[in-house]
Amino acid sequence: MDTKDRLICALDVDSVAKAEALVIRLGDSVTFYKVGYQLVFNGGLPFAQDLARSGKKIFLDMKLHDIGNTVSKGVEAIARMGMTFLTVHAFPQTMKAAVEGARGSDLKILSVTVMTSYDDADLVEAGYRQSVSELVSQRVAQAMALGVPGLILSPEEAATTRNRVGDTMLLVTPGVRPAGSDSGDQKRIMTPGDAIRAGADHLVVGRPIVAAADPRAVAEAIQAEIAGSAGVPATLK
Ligand SMILES: O=c1ccn([C@@H]2O[C@H](COP(=O)(O)O)[C@@H](O)[C@H]2O)c(=O)[nH]1
Repeated sequence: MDTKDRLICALDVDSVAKAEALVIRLGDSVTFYKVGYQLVFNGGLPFAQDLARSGKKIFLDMKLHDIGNTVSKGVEAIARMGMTFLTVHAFPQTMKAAVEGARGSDLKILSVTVMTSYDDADLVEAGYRQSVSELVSQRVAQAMALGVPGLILSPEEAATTRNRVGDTMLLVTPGVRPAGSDSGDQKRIMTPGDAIRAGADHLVVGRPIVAAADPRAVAEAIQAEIAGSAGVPATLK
């Protein structure tokens, strides 16, 4: 993998014009973008496809969750759009259908284990009896058994999960914050360097870049931190 592709910038802006301006400003400092609800529901899907055609990699963060037939038909359509990653929630029926829908295409499905804005208390409130680490662990096992290529999890679960899955699955971690930056609504966070050393393949970073006075400088600093941390085991940090 090209080291630059390890940073995925979340294009969380409310118009295509703002997204275009940000992509121009970031230039070659960012090669991989995540497009989610905010941009897609502001007319951003054709823009994401154009960006993919221009050579950038695109992670379409739709977090699909529906009956199996609907998920597999939706994924079949998305698989023709030139995207690199697509998220679904880590429920067995949903994951099975998504893997089926993506079969034969280059689209990689990522299963969202437990949102990085949740802690144990949020799971209790939602009716779960497991802790975050227990639920992530259960969902990792189910995703693996169903042949899902990758996982969304927080950097806090990356080391344990990497030990478990080896190189068989992609680990993609939101909940990444450069030292000193605001965590916002994220509850399970690490710095870019620590997340890479914990075993993450790709880091998703939105607001620290998007809301910065100089987004390119922040992206370049994160890229440097990633490059400096790759290959260094967590025990040596
Ligand atoms: O568990 C999850 C799954 C997805 N996300 C998405 O990642 C970015 C993070 O943005 P920040 O501004 O860096 O917090 C955002 O688009 C989320 O929808 C996540 O945070 N956690």
